[in-house]
Amino acid sequence: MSDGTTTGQDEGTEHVDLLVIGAGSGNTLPHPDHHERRILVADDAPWFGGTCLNVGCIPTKMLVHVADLLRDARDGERLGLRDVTGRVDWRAVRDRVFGRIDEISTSGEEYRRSGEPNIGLVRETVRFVDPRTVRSASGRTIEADRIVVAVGSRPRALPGAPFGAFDGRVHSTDTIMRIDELPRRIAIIGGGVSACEFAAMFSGFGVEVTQLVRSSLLRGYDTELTDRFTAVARDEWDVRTGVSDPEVTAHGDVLRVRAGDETVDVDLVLVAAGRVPNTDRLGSREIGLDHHDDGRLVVDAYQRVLAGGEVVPGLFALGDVDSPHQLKHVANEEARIVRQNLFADDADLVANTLAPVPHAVFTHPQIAVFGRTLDAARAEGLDAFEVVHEYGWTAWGWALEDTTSFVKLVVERGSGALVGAHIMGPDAAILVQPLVTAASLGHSVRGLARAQYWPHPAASEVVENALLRAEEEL
Ligand SMILES: Cc1cc2nc3c(=O)[nH]c(=O)nc-3n(C[C@H](O)[C@H](O)[C@H](O)COP(=O)(O)OP(=O)(O)OC[C@H]3O[C@@H](n4cnc5c(N)ncnc54)[C@H](O)[C@@H]3O)c2cc1C
Ligand SMILES: NC(=O)c1ccc[n+]([C@@H]2O[C@H](COP(=O)([O-])OP(=O)(O)OC[C@H]3O[C@@H](n4cnc5c(N)ncnc54)[C@H](O)[C@@H]3O)[C@@H](O)[C@H]2O)c1
Repeated sequence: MSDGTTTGQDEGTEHVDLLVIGAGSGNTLPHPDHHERRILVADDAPWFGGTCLNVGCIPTKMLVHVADLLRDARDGERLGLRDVTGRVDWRAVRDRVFGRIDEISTSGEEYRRSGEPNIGLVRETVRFVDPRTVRSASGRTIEADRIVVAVGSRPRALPGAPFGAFDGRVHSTDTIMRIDELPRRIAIIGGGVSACEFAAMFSGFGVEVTQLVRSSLLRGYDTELTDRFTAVARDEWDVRTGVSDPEVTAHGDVLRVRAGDETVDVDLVLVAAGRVPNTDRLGSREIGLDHHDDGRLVVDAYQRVLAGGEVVPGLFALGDVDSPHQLKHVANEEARIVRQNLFADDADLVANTLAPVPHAVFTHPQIAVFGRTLDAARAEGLDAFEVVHEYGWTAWGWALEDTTSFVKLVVERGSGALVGAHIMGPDAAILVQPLVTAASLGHSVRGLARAQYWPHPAASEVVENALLRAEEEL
């Protein structure tokens, strides 16, 4: 079989050893060890390689980097630079980003289609017939000894602002990055991670941004962090909180967004109101698999899918479709766990125990977080306290003339364990990592700062000082 399948006993049914549905992190599963297995990878996206590569982490951060350069240049005035101006050649920015990404995506698809003799590609939607069998949109029936569900999630649509409406002027995160011209004004609906990243990015490029938020920005984060972030954001763009049920209408070239008592006229609208798991497009409820209330599949610690609370033999899931963390590093770790468990005996199964899960928000300023807030830690009965160290109290903070950035640690008093870290400021995504290392390896904050050198006067001194403060409080 040219695509790695054999025809089964039932007329027209193809049989494989492994079917992977979803070619984001799912596409990392096939391994040289599997060279004797017949494998199919199914994916129905208009691009290849999943959300992160094509419409998620990678292009957003490539664009954010350029927007940050421009903002930093403007910010130079404050530090004594003069006549710093910046003009964005948006098409050049966009084409550099997607010139790289599209090439990687296209060559990835080509390799998956014909690069390995035992692996084939099904480039269409598949739905479950039963836990071992799927049917494709074109009518192919595929039966597999093992199936990995890696179908990810998609942008949540809002009824008052349908994607693609008004000649494509209402965008999702899937389409906004490929626009031909930067708008003069944009409304961004949502207050979560994506909405905040796009608001900071467009604002950095000089677009007038109005962010319409149902509750507050970055709800659920440490409240001091969200308060401080909201204050910095409001200095740069228009943030309107507590507004709901946005509705977009067109008036010639102008899009009018009404949300609660707020009205804003703009050129483009971006809806970034969360993501829904793709289980509905897979028919996983119809075959009795267990789902969380939000539509994610239920898995056990070995990434095996459950039905009626029991393991479904041969069925695994990974990534956004099952995880409470919609993060690429989590999807990739789950793929590593699935790869180890796919063909393992029960006695050799590996559990997914990696913790804590950090993430970074590539806004301006950057944010990086893991673990609990103080309130959450106390609500769990932990005797915890928090310490804050401002960037502005370190030499690097003086260099930046920083007045807003900080590191907050949440520490358990008895053990000295780091139960949370909440950072807002330049390079937060990097600064959080030594804290992740300490928490992952179970190191107490006791002695941690003084057990190593910290290069002076690097930004990392703010972490060193926060750790010293925590030690004093123990
Ligand atoms: C704008 C944005 C920015 C982001 N930035 C970050 C970031 O900075 N850091 C980070 O860690 N995470 C980030 N994320 C999240 C990250 O992209 C996701 O967590 C990750 O890509 C999920 O990978 P996955 O393999 O689970 O799913 P996906 O990569 O979405 O892959 C699933 C694939 O399955 C296909 N599929 C679905 N249903 C079917 C079906 N029935 N049949 C066939 N194929 C199907 C889909 O078309 C898709 O190609 C971002 C997301 C967005 C939207
Ligand atoms: N840097 C990163 O790691 C990064 C960046 C972008 C996205 N992501 C991942 O992608 C996921 C999705 O991001 P997101 O920002 O779309 O989701 P989110 O869950 O972070 O935020 C959703 C926002 O939409 C709002 N919302 C939901 N329903 C609404 C409605 N009916 N009307 C108005 N507002 C509504 C919510 O109030 C919230 O502000 C995140 O969970 C995150 O893990 C990660």
